[in-house]
Amino acid sequence: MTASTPQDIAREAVKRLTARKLPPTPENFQTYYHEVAGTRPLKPFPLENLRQIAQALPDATPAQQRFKTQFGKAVSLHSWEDLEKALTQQIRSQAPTEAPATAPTVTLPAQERERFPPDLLEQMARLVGNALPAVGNDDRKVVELADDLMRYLRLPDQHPPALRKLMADFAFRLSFVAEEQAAIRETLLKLLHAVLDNVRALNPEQPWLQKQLSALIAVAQPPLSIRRLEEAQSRLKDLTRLQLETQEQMLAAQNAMKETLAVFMQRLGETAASSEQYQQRFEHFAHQLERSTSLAEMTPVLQQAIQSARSLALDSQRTGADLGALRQRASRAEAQVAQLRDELQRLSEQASHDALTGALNRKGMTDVLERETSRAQRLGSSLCLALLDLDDFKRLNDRLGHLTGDAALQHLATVAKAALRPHDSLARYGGEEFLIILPDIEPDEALEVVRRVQRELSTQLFLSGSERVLITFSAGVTQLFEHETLAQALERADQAMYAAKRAGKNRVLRA
Ligand SMILES: Nc1nc2c(ncn2[C@@H]2O[C@H](COP(=O)(O)OP(=O)(O)OP(=O)(O)O)[C@@H](O)[C@H]2O)c(=O)[nH]1
Repeated sequence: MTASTPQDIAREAVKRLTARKLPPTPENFQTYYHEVAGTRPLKPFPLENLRQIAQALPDATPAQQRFKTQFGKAVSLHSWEDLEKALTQQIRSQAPTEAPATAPTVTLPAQERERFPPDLLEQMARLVGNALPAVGNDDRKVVELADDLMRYLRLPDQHPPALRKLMADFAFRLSFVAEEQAAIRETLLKLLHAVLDNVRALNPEQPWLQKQLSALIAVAQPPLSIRRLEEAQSRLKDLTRLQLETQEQMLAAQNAMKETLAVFMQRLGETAASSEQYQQRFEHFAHQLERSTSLAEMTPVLQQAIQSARSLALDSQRTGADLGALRQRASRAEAQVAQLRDELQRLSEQASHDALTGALNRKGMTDVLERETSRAQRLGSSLCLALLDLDDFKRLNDRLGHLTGDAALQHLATVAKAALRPHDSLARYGGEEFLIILPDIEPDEALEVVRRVQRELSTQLFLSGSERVLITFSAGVTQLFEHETLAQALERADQAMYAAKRAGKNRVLRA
């Protein structure tokens, strides 16, 4: 494929640089750019020499001063075009015989030049400054070009060709850096997935870990947003905390098990050794008995044998008791490990999400509320809250049973989550009460979002066996005002929700 547009040429040049393992310095890039484009590289601008000439120019008369300024400006902008213009004008103005009667002046007065509105220039300078953090500070060149451009935009007077060149240089470099940043983000995300997949594959027998990892993988999906990343971060923190909390106890239980096994083995070894001793002793008695010829000879041997048999019986009774105790200890340790595993699973589910509905639990809700309130304050954006309470839920429980009631709560959470915007959060506030946290939204729009949830619930009916059950809720929506506490806003939402109940239920009111 032949590169035709400047972007294609630039991309191909970068590929060649990478293939030849060369650092992406401006010089290297320029060389390969020309190689791809089939053009000749420009000669470097002799800045120092021209600067010396500019300094040496006389400035005794106003005309000389004007020429000197114009020349100096052209040099600092590396503009051959401007230099050419300055020189030809100067020569013309100094050759009265050749110059027309109305020879143009060297520079036009500022008010006659093409001028940009100063507020537009300031906006452009801000735009450039604001774009920089998005591409990071890794590329020194783009920062330098941005500084040059911003400085130039803030000068009292601008020259269109110079401005065009500064903007083109900056835009070109910026596109290059932005592309690289996007590639870095994508690669980091792939890396994160690879790490998570790996941990999952290495721990197939840890259901709680599998569940947490799956949730993490689901969160870490493009398009990335800061909220998704924060959620992933908070889940990872939960995971680490849980592991640390339970790992110690788990290790203690496993060590107890190991010790028990060691003692068990030792006792078995001892039993084997003592039975060998008894066996030898009995063989010895048998020989003696074979050799004895009279009852008198046999009697002491038999007495010894009986004595040994008694000790053997006692020993094995004790060993049996010991082994029984050890067995009990082992099964106690085993039960403890199993219990810890269950506990881990339970804790893991309760970390920041409600186990029944998958909505945020109180802890998760507090974290999100903290994050969103400080973000709203920082950005001066509007944050709304909606408190939902299911209607006649007691009757549903009484009629269809508590388990069906649980399933209805799950249904509500699923439908609500799907109907909300990606950055809204659903939390289980109490038994059959939910809180929706709606960032960056005005109250009227928030009201509409909650009504959308209401509409979705009325179309996606809950199925109890073959019965289609309509679940409704009453809700109060409010905005969190500056300088008020969360509790105050929640109280207002609560009152609006009760007003909705009093007004006949299945409605959303604004506080
Ligand atoms: N199945 C189930 N029921 C729950 C759960 N949490 C709370 N409830 C029930 O929700 C019902 C709430 O009843 P009430 O406060 O009287 O409200 P309601 O029947 O919805 O009446 P209104 O709010 O006036 O519409 C109670 O019966 C609770 O037992 C839960 O996790 N599962």
